[in-house]
Amino acid sequence: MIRAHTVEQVRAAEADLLARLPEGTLMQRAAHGLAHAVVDLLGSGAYGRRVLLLVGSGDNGGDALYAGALLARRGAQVEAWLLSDTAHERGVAALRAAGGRVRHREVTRSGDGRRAASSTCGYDVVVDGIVGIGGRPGLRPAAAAVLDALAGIPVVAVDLPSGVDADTGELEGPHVTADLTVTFGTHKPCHLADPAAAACGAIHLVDIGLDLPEALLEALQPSDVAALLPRPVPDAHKYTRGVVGVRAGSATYPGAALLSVSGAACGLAGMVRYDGDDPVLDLVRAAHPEVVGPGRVQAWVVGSGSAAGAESALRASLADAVPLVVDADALAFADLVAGRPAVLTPHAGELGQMLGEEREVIESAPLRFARRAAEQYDAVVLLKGRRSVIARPDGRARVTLSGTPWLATAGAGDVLGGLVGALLAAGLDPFDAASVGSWLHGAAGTLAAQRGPIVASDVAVALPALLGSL
Ligand SMILES: NC(=O)C1=CN([C@@H]2O[C@H](COP(=O)(O)OP(=O)(O)OC[C@H]3O[C@@H](n4cnc5c(N)ncnc54)[C@H](O)[C@@H]3O)[C@@H](O)[C@H]2O)[C@@H](O)CC1
Ligand SMILES: Nc1ncnc2c1ncn2[C@@H]1O[C@H](COP(=O)(O)OP(=O)(O)O)[C@@H](O)[C@H]1O
Ligand SMILES: [K+]
Repeated sequence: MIRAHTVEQVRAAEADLLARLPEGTLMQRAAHGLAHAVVDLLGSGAYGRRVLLLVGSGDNGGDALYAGALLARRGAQVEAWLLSDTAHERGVAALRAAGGRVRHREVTRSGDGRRAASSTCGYDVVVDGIVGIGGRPGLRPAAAAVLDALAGIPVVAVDLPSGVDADTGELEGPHVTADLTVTFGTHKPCHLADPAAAACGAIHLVDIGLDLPEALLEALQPSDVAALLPRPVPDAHKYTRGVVGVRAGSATYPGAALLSVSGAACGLAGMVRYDGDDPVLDLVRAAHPEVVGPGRVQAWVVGSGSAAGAESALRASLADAVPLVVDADALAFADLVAGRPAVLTPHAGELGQMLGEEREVIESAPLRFARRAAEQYDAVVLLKGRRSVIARPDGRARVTLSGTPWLATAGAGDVLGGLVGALLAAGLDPFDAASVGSWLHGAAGTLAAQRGPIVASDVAVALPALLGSL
């Protein structure tokens, strides 16, 4: 499991450790990890390579300066630009002692940033030590101008890309866009949640020995998914494995029924039932001969392509006291679900309608709005997107790290709904079902896309092979 801790949690854990260790120990651990990561990124060692450090006033700059000193001792040509009036003094001294060059704020003052950068091009890597967890979101104009002028050079962010909001993953004004982010002690929410996560590039975690409390935000890893996957016990029969019922699709959108059933029929539940118009059931049976008609189920999947039938389908499903997945057209009636074990699966546009916000507003703060909706609707919310967020009413959340932009294809969400329903029917609680289903869906999309562009049904087809690999 990847766990992300808030700045407050990290500060508390650091304080605890700082009190027990000789001064500077944590920063030395961070700087060593950072220097190693920079060498890895450079590929052929540090010797003769040109490294530019962008240094702010705090300890984030200190990490960059000490790492720069280590790189200079390995033969790199290291130059530090101090972007603030003050900088970590011992870090500056260490870099100088190792043969690095230090340039002061004047050369990079607003307006001069571009000139300074163009006069010193040829860097192999830029190390962003402007701000870390102590920073306010956004960058000063001078820093933003320097970054603009350095565009095209690989950037390694120290702890986080400067300018992003560490705790929320939100952006407010300019920020660094990194190729690699080297973080310390634990992940922070900005490393997992978009839009900030998209600015992190690859993420490398350096252990500095922090003893951390429980995290409110996590991301499943393949081993976590494998551990949570329902598997048939030796004496299983189809009913003990769980029956998933699908109320999706309509005469207008028969394809949604097929796709939703294809996700439900991933093999993780014992049986799939379809409840809908006869012509649609015939289509479903032609593609999935194992699917049976309505009857008792352990979970319902409702709403994908249900059109005008969404409300009655949802009410009928609520009449059974079983968990449910509420998708697409049924989301307009999601307040009927409050307090029931349920997973709501909106994309940003649908969540915007549920919360009275524009799609763009939701996309600017997916973690915040997924949590808000989970609390308001008293259900697990799976907000779909590049980095889907799964939130519980109590604020705990997970982010899905699997997936590919090829999944942005019509009907992919229908497959996901069916898949999450199968996991609910098999006995997973809504939070696990939603996060495991979302992870599997993303990974199946990635697997399918290895052969070329995909359509939604390809995701369902890839599921058994993916599950086999787990
Ligand atoms: N505390 C510790 O023991 C450790 C801290 N470490 C590093 O220390 C960092 C945190 O250091 P600090 O608490 O000194 O804080 P930062 O270095 O993140 O930045 C705070 C400083 O930047 C200024 N600032 C805030 N927002 C700004 C903005 N938008 N633009 C320009 N300047 C801005 C503030 O005036 C403040 O002086 C971590 O991110 C990590 O890199 C690591 O060395 C590991 C150990
Ligand atoms: N850029 C992206 N990168 C990764 N996954 C994406 C991206 N865009 C969409 N997805 C995923 O594709 C699926 C799209 O579902 P949805 O928006 O409901 O489409 P539809 O309604 O057509 O089925 C979701 O699982 C979502 O997480
Ligand atoms: K930084």
